[in-house]
Amino acid sequence: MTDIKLLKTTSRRLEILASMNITTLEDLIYQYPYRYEVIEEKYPTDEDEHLIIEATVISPVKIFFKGKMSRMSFEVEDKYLQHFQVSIFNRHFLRQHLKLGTTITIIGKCVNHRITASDIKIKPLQDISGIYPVYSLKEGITQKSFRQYVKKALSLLNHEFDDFIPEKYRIQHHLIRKESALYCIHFPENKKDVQEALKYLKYEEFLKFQLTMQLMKQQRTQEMGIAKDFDVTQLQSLILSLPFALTKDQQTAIKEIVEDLKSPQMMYRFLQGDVGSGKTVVSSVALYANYLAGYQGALMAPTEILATQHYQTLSRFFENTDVRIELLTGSLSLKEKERVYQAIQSGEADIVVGTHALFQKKVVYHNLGFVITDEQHRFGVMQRKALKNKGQQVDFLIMSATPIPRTLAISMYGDMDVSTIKTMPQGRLPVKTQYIHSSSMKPILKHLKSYLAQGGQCYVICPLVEDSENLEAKSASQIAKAMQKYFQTQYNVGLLHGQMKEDEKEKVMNSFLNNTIQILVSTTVVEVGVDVKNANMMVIYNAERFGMSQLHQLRGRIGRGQEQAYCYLMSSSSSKEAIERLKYLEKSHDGFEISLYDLKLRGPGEVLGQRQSGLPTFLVADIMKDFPILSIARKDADEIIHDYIQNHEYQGIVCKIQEKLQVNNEYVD
Ligand SMILES: Nc1ncnc2c1ncn2[C@@H]1O[C@H](COP(=O)(O)OP(=O)(O)OP(=O)(O)O)[C@@H](O)[C@H]1O
Repeated sequence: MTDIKLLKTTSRRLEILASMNITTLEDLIYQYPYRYEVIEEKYPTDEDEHLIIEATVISPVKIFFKGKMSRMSFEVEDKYLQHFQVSIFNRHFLRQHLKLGTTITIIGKCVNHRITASDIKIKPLQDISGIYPVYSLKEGITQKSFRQYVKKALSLLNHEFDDFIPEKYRIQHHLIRKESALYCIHFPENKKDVQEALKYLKYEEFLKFQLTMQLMKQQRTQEMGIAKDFDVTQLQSLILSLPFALTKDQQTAIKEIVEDLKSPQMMYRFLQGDVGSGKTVVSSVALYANYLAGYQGALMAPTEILATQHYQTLSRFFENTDVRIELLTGSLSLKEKERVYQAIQSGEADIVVGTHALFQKKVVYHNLGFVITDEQHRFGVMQRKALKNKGQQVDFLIMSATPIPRTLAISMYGDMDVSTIKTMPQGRLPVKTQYIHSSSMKPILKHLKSYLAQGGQCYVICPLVEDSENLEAKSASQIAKAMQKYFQTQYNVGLLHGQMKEDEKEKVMNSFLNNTIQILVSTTVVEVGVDVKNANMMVIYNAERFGMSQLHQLRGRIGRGQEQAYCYLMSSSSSKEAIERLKYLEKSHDGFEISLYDLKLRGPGEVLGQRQSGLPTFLVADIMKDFPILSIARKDADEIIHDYIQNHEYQGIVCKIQEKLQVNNEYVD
């Protein structure tokens, strides 16, 4: 790493750079432009009013002032002898240069031969045409000075950039050299240069990522776990005692997990399934197998509500067995906590369900053998590791209800094995979903009343807790008040949001569960996991504010039994795209399809919570858009690792990745 002071710029500027996390010359070079401005002749088309043209001034300039504001106007003629009336605001200082006969370049918008210019350059187009990088910068550093810094950094580093990509693959994929790629990304002469640079850099990023994933997987398969020994017939009899038959996908997932538990290698499996597809049942069976083998199991959930619910589900599930279950959450009393810690340490507790509290220092396990985390994207990698490290050679299962296409799953969680539950339990009716253009409950009221009269319960979801002047979104507390006023004593309305204390939340949730509350107005805290079978209606306010996968998760709270469920997506947005998204949910009930649509729209970072999940953030590549490159990089990484093991080739790059892995023990680039 080379000290940025070599740039010889002011300390103020160095401070600004440091606040952008740029402290070395290398950091500077890896700060890529986020877009390019192309200056080349452009005449407006039917679809696009933008224009960049060269023209000659043919009339005197008129200026109008209004306070400090000014508007300048004059006439020009272009090379096709066309005349345009040009207006530009607040550039009166240019007047002296706009003499009759001067050739200028105009950038702006044009309608009916009237141009509103955003910029005027007193130069012929030829002198300024080109492609200019635009960086995301902080105040105090201009685009121009940043470009100069990058240029200086490139020359100070003496253009010594080793190609990470092996020569064989560089040639095979017709890639330029790294040095050229870096130069072209910052100083392209044309669009092709940018394309070539991106092609190199994206492939390089993906190749590093795939090599890391595969080396991690390799390391892991060498790490010996515990081959757990248990009686499968006991497992089967528990499955047979369930009130329903398992779906085919549930059976397959269980089979895969059981094989992992029995194998001497450590399990590192990702179980994904649509909301309500029955993942909890699968995890319960898996926990039972681990128990039968004589080990403790832990199930970690992202919220207390969910942990409590899992605890209740498991308690019912294991009702007729000897399994002893404990719940550990932050809101337990000190005395209770002490008792649970003791039970965990002594081995009295066979299964512990809880939140982050499960991996605090104080919690010492007797013989932890299996860890399951639910809704993996809400836990950071470090948190997962902390829990895993609580035992030796612990098997590890991650469950997620935001399913993603298998190919993408394999590429993103390349170091994990993936089980997928696609089929829904029999007899499930898709939730009847309807988009309603409204900001109030009025159009739904009739249905709501008749539904409540039949004894049903309803969720009302809002994006915010309290009213905010800036946002129009309906707030949960305001709506709860209004609904209680409307229904008077006929029905009880409850309020649930993230800012409430855990015990308050639990109280409200329990009242909803036992039907003391009929209408639960809530923010998205109910998004994951809660299971109230009698609630089969949901109204979502300002639905356009939620992501599609999130809306799908939310409506997954209803229709979990045999009854027909109804979900209303309310929105007063007039955005065409927003309406299209909501209408898509009327048609599609498949979490995989929806997440794919959502991934394409918003990218994996937004949908899956990239930052929290420890998924890699790529500088230039985009997992969705550049998926074909990712697939090729995956295949190449396979080959490289194979040749490394068999023929001791590619030692250089494999060592580089291994070094990084030792430092971070996770993929971080
Ligand atoms: N094979 C099955 N047949 C019928 N009902 C089932 C089956 N498997 C699970 N269920 C029931 O379906 C409901 C949803 O199951 P479960 O809670 O396991 O789903 P999940 O995938 O964990 O859901 P979520 O993603 O919402 O947490 C539960 O009430 C469960 O008892």
